[in-house]
Amino acid sequence: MTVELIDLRYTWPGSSQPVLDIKSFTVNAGERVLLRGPSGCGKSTLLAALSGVIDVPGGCVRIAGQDLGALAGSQRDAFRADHIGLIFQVFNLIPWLSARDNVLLPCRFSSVRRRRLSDAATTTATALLDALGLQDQADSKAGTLSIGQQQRVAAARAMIGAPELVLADEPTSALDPEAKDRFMELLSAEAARTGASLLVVSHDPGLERHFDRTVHMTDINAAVVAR
Ligand SMILES: Nc1ncnc2c1ncn2[C@@H]1O[C@H](COP(=O)(O)OP(=O)(O)OP(=O)(O)O)[C@@H](O)[C@H]1O
Repeated sequence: MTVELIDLRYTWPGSSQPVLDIKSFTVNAGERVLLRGPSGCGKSTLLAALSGVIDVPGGCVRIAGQDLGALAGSQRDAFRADHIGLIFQVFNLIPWLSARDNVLLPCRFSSVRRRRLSDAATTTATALLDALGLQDQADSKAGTLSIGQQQRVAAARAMIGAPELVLADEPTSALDPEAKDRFMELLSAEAARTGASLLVVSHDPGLERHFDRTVHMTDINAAVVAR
């Protein structure tokens, strides 16, 4: 199992109401799960808990067999770099670096991801960009690419070095309907190739066909119902 969450409770500092109260949530190895729910129901907070960005003393979050609660802050950061690929609504690309150099960044920070490459890192980055339809943009500065192209660079960066889990928060919100479908097809195909589990947050019901399963936050998060 790639994600195993038991009795997760979380309240943002300064808030009187819990935002997450989830008995159990799992994602199997290689599974693609779409996470849906109304604005403010805690989807992004759940991704922050799964990636170890926030500390969740109440409950157990296990990613690829590792209990995140057993790791100190810096160990959690290292674990995230080694085992989790992240794709955000804003892509956090470094605009003055080429698309290829942006894709290579996780390998700079993680020797685990570097070791998992079967080819030279630059060869793998170029192949990932090719697979995502960016064969002509590998040397272009990220800041000069279109939104759709930048989103695909962000996906290649999340996938390089085969992390067990790829988390994406509204990855298609800036794309038009056709580009959305194409992006999800490419992301899905890459996840299948590397064996990554995929957990994607989106408001868009049109994306469901790209996933093995849809989870509605209102079904798993008792904190939403209690509010
Ligand atoms: N950094 C933060 N500090 C304090 N409260 C926060 C923080 N981030 C989110 N919250 C609160 O937690 C609740 C859930 O927010 P979250 O962003 O997880 O919801 P969401 O389902 O992802 O919403 P959306 O679909 O609008 O992005 C909201 O009430 C929000 O105000």
